[in-house]
Amino acid sequence: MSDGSIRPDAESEAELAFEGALRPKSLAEFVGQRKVRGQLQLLLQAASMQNRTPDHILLAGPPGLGKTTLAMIVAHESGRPLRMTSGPAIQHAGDLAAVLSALVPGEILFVDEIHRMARSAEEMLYLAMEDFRIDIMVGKGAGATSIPLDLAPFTLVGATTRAGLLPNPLRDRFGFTAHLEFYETAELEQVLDRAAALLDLEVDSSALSMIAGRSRGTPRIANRLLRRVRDYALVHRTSAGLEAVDAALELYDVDGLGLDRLDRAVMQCILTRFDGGPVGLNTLAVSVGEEAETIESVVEPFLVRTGLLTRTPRGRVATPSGWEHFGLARREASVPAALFGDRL
Ligand SMILES: Nc1ncnc2c1ncn2[C@@H]1O[C@H](COP(=O)(O)OP(=O)(O)OP(=O)(O)O)[C@@H](O)[C@H]1O
Ligand SMILES: [Mg+2]
Repeated sequence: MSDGSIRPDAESEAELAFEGALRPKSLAEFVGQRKVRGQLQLLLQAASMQNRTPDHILLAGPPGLGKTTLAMIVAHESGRPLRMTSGPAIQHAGDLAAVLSALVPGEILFVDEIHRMARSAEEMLYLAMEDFRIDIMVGKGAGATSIPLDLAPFTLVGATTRAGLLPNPLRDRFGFTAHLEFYETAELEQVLDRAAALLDLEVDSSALSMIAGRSRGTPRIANRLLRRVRDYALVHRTSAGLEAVDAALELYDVDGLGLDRLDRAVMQCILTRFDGGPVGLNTLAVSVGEEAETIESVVEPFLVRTGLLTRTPRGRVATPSGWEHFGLARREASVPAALFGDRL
């Protein structure tokens, strides 16, 4: 989506360099996610005391909450080399075999978007994770044989925005799954404070809180908004204060709760076209012209956490706060007469 929105997936080189510069390098620098930090710390320390590779780790959660950052921190904190690949790059078992057989002992293998790996590769990964061994198929048909190949012990760190899509046997082979949560405003203030210092930016603290409160609970968005505010202040020769924040957020279509264009499109569709719901995921996706996966893994979690939307077995339903946020009067649920048969 490179539509000029603040949503965190337009990965231009400048954006990547910017993200790289702001990435915390150690668990101590990593803001928030206290529980996950404690869990990782214990896991890494135990492995180091026993001089073995840490258990495999699965990092799950919406985009921009720190999965890649944590994978790098795991490598850094355990003093091990890191090799990075991603699900979409592994389209055949052979692609995975090539990566696995090149690992050096103790290496951390980071597989981003692990839910998008080919099925055949998933099956190879089960054995690799469990026994540090793979079977390589040679030849076809009746003459095909499998040659076992021992691997160097490694730690797999998988990241996914869709933990639910991983097959159970794969999920079960991770020693630990970290579920990353959206950040509290106070935590995002810390993220921004650190980023402003690293970027050598003078931003007053009320402006930082305002950015934090409107960053969709997501550090990547907070950092990105900070940059837009810096641009605004630069171009308009003002200080990076409340006024600059307000103007920059307005320019980039971020509303008072931090909802962006797509969040609002989804809510408005549910409210106005479907009378507040319930509406099914696919219908919703088609109506707003977006992929169901994006709605489910990016938009919905935030709307649910903000209390504007609930998920029911029959579909997505707007909450009273949802109606209120969009300034709409809630209509009485219209019950199809057919449901009541001849009693009506
Ligand atoms: N806990 C944190 N403290 C400070 N900065 C953070 C934290 N989490 C994330 N960030 C910042 O947010 C940016 C995005 O984080 P990261 O790339 O790790 O997200 P991700 O979960 O891997 O997203 P995606 O699913 O899109 O790959 C990083 O550049 C980093 O600077
Ligand atoms: Mg990432």
